[in-house]
Amino acid sequence: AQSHVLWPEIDRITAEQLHYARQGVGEGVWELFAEDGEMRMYKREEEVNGLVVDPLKAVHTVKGVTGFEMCHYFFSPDYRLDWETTIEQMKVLEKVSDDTMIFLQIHKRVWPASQRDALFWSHLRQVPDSRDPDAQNIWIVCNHSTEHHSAPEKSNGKYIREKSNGKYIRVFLTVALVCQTMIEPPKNGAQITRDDLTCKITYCSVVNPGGWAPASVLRAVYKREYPKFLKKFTHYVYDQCKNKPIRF
Ligand SMILES: O=S(=O)(CCO)c1ccc(-c2ccc(C3CCCC3)c([C@H]3C[C@H]3c3ccccn3)c2)cc1
Repeated sequence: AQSHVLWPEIDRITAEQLHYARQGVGEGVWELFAEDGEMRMYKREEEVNGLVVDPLKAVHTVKGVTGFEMCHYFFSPDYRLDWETTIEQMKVLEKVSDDTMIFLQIHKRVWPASQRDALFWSHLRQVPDSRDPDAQNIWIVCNHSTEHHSAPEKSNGKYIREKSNGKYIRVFLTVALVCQTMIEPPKNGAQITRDDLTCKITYCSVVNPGGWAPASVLRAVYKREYPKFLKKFTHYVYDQCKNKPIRF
């Protein structure tokens, strides 16, 4: 992917998102708005030009899977429709490399707002941990809005296009899923099993709705959809992996 025109941006945004994901939620600005078992979901209330763009940060711990497995199922287009319940259609516009793709997703309509689509590059990468050089166990998937010749977003200078070629307001998003594998080595030197694995997840998301939608509606949708999404996704990955050999 190093040769692709997007590579400098992919490299920069992915590094920025890794740093951002690692910042704690301790500092007072984050508001805890959902808890479910090990999952803690935080948000900040922010508006850009009157549009709700509340940044979200979720932390979660899932036993029995590796960080690679969690990121693999999040990145791969083959499984997305199994766990993403808010999209109607998904298309890979370009396969930049084995670890980088460009997606176009049409999201289900959130009444009374107009229907949205999302066009973004998605990049999967293993991250050497600067603090712990032999921790080869951190993986990240970063999704960030981009343009693409095959899905122009503009016509008459606005973000609205005619229904014929998909009249959707285009959201602008930056998302990062950072997963670290923790291994509790078995006492008796036995082989590692899934019972010895824990995956520590940080999920960060900023979605700009791209066009007006009532703040109260968006905040209610985010409050409902994000916990549901992360719970469904992590359970899906556990179920997909539980009877398969471990992939680090
Ligand atoms: O993590 S990902 O990269 C996974 C790949 O799909 C991701 C997650 C979320 C979105 C997204 C896009 C649009 C909306 C809204 C904005 C106005 C109307 C639709 C929302 C709001 C609805 C909330 C939501 C939260 C979580 C999951 C889905 N829906 C979320 C896009 C990508």
